[in-house]
Amino acid sequence: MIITETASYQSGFGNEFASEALAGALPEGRNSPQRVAYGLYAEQISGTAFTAPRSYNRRSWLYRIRPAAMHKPFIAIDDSSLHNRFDEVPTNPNQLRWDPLPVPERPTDFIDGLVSMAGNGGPAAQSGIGIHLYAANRSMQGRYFYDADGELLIVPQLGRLVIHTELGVLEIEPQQIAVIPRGIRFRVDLPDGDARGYVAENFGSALRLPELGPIGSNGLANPRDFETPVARYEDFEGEFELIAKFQGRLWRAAIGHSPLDVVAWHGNHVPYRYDLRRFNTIGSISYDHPDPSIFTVLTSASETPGTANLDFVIFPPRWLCAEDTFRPPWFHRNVASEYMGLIHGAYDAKAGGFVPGGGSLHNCMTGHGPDAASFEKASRSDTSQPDHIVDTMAFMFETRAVIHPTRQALESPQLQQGYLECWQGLRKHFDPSQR
Ligand SMILES: O=C(O)Cc1cc(O)ccc1O
Ligand SMILES: [Fe+2]
Repeated sequence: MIITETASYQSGFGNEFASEALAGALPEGRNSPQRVAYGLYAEQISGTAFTAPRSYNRRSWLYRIRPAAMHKPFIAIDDSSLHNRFDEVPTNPNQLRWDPLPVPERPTDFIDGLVSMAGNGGPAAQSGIGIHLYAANRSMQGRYFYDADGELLIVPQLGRLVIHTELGVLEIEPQQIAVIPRGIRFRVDLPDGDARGYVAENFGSALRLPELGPIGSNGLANPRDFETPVARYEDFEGEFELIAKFQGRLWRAAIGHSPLDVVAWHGNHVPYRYDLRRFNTIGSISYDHPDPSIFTVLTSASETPGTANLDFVIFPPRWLCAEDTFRPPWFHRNVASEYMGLIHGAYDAKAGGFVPGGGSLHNCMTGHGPDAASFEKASRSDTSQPDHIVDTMAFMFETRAVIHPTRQALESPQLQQGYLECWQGLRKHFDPSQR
C-alpha cells in the first residue's frame, strides 16, 4: 500500500515539539496521568542518559494504543548484508571508489536492500559510525524496523522515500535528507518504485547543528528549515514483523499490530527532514579554498572538543570567486577519514569516475585531491572571472577514526579497480630555473 497524502510538519531543530492526531490526546500539565485520554498508554523513549545536560538531553513521551513491549520474542537473522562487522578484513590505506549498486531485479524493500560498506567503532562502545547503501524497489509490507544501535541519517540518491515513523510521516526526495533517532520504529514506502541512497548509522552522540563561531547567528543549515512530522497513527492489526537492529545484527519478532500507533507525543527525540538545497553556503570571497568544515550540515560530537564522531558535510551549487587561487579542493591528507557520495550531477574535484550513487573512501593520511584532468583545468582557469558551480550535490561523512571497509565492500563488483589511475597522469611541472 502506498499512501500519497501529503505529510505535515513542524519547523525547527531540537525543539520541544508537541503534536496530537486526536484533540485532547496529549495530557496537560503532566507526562503520565493515572489514565490517559482515549485509553492510550503513556511511554517515554530516552535518547540520552536521563541525567545528560539539558542542552544535550533528548527524550519524547508517546501516547499510544499499545506499549512498545507488546510483541513476540526476537530471533536472530543470520544472513543480513546490514551489519557492523568492521574487522572482517585488514583495512588497507588505498584510495577506494565504488560504482553505484544496481537497483535489484527481485522484490527488495528498504531493509533488505541495505548493504554495509564500511564503518568504525560500534554499537557496544556507542561511538563511531556505520556507512551503508540501500538499493530497493518495493515498499516495506507488514514489516517495521528500529535501530537500537544508532541514529540513521538517510541520504536518498534515486527515488522518493515515504518514511512512516512512530511520530509521523516524513517524505523525502533526492537532495533532501531524513534523520531517524535511535530506537524510533518506522517503515518505508517507495512511491517511485526504484530507490537508492546512502545511510550513516551514528553510534555516537546525536547529530546537531554545528556552532557558527564568527559566522554569526545565521547561515549554513538554518534551524527553521528542519521539519519534524505531526502525529499520525496506524490502528492496524495483522501478522506483522518487527525487525530490530541490536548490537550489530538484525533480529525479527512477530507483532500483532502496527507499532506506529502513537496518537500523540511531545519531546525532542524526534525524526526530521531537511532540504540540502536550503543550505546557506559560506565560502571564500578573497583567496584560497577553505577547509570543508564550512560545509557542515550536522555534526555528532565526540568527547574531544572540535573532533567529531561524524560530520555530515555537503558540496552544494555555489559561486567560486577566489582570485589567484586553485579553486577546487586542494591535494591533501587528513587525520580524519572521509567517505564521499554523490547525490546529483558531478563533483568539481573529479572529472570522471565519481558518479551519482557511487562512493569513495580516503582514509586517515591517505593522499587524495583533484584528478589530473581537474587539476590541469583549474590551474589554468581565469580566476578574475567567477565560476558558477551548478548541477552538483556531493556529500562527505567525515569521522575522526579510520573507516574500515567491510568484506562485502572490498569484494563487491562495484569496487573500481583503476581508481588510482586518476592521479597517475599528473605531470611533473617542476623546473628550478623557472619561477
Ligand atoms: O576530498 C574531498 O574531495 C573532500 C574535501 C573537499 C574540500 O573542499 C576540501 C577538503 C576535502 O577533504
Ligand atoms: Fe578530502
